[in-house]
Amino acid sequence: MSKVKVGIIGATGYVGVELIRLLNAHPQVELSAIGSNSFVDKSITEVYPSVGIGNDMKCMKNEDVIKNSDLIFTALPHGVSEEFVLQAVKEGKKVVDLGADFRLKDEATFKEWYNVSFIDKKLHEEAVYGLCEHYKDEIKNAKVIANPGCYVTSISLPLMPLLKEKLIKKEGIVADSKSGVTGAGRGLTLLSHYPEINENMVPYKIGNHRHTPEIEQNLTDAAGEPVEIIFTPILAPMNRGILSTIYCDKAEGVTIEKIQNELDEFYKDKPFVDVLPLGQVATVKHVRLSNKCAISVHENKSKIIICSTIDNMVKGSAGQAIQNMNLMLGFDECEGLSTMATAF
Ligand SMILES: NC(=O)C1=CN([C@@H]2O[C@H](COP(=O)(O)OP(=O)(O)OC[C@H]3O[C@@H](n4cnc5c(N)ncnc54)[C@H](OP(=O)(O)O)[C@@H]3O)[C@@H](O)[C@H]2O)C=CC1
Ligand SMILES: CC(=O)N[C@@H](CCC(=O)OP(=O)(O)O)C(=O)O
Repeated sequence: MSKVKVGIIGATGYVGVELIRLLNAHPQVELSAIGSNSFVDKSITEVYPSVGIGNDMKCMKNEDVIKNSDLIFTALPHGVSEEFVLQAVKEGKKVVDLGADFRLKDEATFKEWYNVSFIDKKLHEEAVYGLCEHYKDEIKNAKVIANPGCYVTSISLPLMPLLKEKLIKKEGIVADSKSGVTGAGRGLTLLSHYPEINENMVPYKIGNHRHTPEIEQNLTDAAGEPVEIIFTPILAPMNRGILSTIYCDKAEGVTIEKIQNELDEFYKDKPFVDVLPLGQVATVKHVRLSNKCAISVHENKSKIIICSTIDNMVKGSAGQAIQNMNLMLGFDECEGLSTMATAF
């Protein structure tokens, strides 16, 4: 059977190069085109020497990726993707957008947090939010997928089933999330400069991070009523990984065992979510280089404390995008994706 041609717009960023790594190992697709803004006509090994072996493709202009591919991943800064997505859809192609351009359904909220307006409102209505474990049926029929934010994935996966079943209170939820530095992309900033972040830990955008409305959109959808969250992101001195520690109140009469049972039940046939047995603790090493989210549940007095970990470059971006592609193209959901982490 001939392979599906897939292309990457923004292939030279961290997400783009992780997509190259993962797609290279996917048995049912062929990486047909990689696009760039600053490295047109340069070989990808000039940008990332590690990619060279067996895959020394040349970067083309981002706009040329569309005609050379059946399905396109856009891995661009916010506000830059929509024009490319529109063009791809006009040409009858499917798209998985890894930025935030299609994630928020309410235009006023998107404008408030990103200072960008929707170009094609209908396309925004049609775009499907690609949190695979919760919106699988819609994803299968989608033309455009909004791949979820990395912090958002780690916080939404444990909380959504619990809010849906009203096992935790919707008030007073707090999440503190530590991220590796690749989460900030390849561009250089003082915050990610080695002497600044090494042996350091830096909270940022306290009370005003742009993932807050996206998390609230998911939690509200699950609860069926408005839910708010206090969210604090923290930059941590590691390359990859996110650890979210989430604090919430048990609903009246609910025990930790009931909460554990609900998560066990909801995720029992979902290959990329591991709910650890009570007593174990989810760590970043549970998921490193895999497309998994590991969740552990704990309690302290009336509070439930959840540890949720993902690899931001895999389940938090490129891996989840490929999981979405697999569903859109009718492949096995796990095709080309690892459920096993590396121990170190
Ligand atoms: N890093 C992460 O963990 C995650 C990132 N994301 C999202 O994925 C997207 C890409 O992130 P990431 O790879 O980390 O970012 P990088 O900064 O590493 O890469 C950005 C990419 O976008 C291209 N680009 C930058 N500006 C423009 C422009 N004006 N026009 C066209 N192309 C442009 C760059 O091209 P060139 O190199 O050719 O200049 C590069 O390919 C972002 O929306 C990010 O928020 C989502 C989840 C997690
Ligand atoms: C550590 C770091 O800087 N992380 C990024 C979030 C990761 C990312 O790229 O955001 P999306 O998932 O929304 O695309 C940030 O705080 O903006």
